[in-house]
Amino acid sequence: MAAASRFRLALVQLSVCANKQENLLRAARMVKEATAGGAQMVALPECFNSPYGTQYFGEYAESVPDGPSCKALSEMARDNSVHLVGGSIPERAGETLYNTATVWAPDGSLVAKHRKVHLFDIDIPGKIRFQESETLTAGASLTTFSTPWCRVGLGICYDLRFSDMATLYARQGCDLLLYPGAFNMTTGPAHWELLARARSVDNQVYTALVSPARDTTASYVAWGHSLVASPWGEVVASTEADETVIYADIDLEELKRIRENIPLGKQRRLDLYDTVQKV
Ligand SMILES: O=C(O)CCC(=O)C(=O)O
Repeated sequence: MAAASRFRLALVQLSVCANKQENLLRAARMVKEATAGGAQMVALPECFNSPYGTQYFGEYAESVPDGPSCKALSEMARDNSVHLVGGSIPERAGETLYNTATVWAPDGSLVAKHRKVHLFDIDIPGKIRFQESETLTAGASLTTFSTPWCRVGLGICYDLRFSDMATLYARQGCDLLLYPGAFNMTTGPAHWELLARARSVDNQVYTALVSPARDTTASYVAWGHSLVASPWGEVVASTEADETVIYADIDLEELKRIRENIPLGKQRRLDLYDTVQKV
């Protein structure tokens, strides 16, 4: 049977607090709501089980996939019979900490695991300084996974800024790029939507960004504005800063049409340049 050419993606813009158990329960409620809204694939945000900040990663870190948050994610996928991109969580592997996303099949089995490969180290004087590398280690490989509808390329937040990674994913056959992320009040308004639309239009793919809801009392204030950009570069689903679920119908026929109309894939001058995956 040919794969269906459409599926419904839901992004859960979750309110995240300091209580891990509460975050897990809230996520479970929202995944249920998203599935009831017709979603076949649901995604949670970056650091969905803990506040975002280098001071929190060690305290909230867990083993992947043996820790309680992965157990909860596996149950959410199975209970709702849904493909679940479990946002990211701080992962502990021995002495090393990573920012790690997991993907779960509708039977609750682990499909993929991505350790953020580009750590968020920036310094904009007077605005924001953040150094993930003070506590985290970068992942060492890129991550794609297959679904009944299409191949998906996975990144976490700052990974979105690296166009080579997105282009590699597209060349590996991904039709959807998915980034749990948490931009902030400086870089969010400037770059969040622009980057999603750029990744989409450059690579003729859908790009989905899923943020935590904004908490103005948190030490790191997330921009929110979860969104989906189409292969035409349009925003087809979006929201503002509060907790909510947004939905987008991912239309792979439309994507194919766009690639036929503007055949970038065939016109690339790979005799002049190339983008290769090393690991
Ligand atoms: O790239 C940015 O502006 C924000 C990145 C970020 O917040 C992150 O990687 O967690």
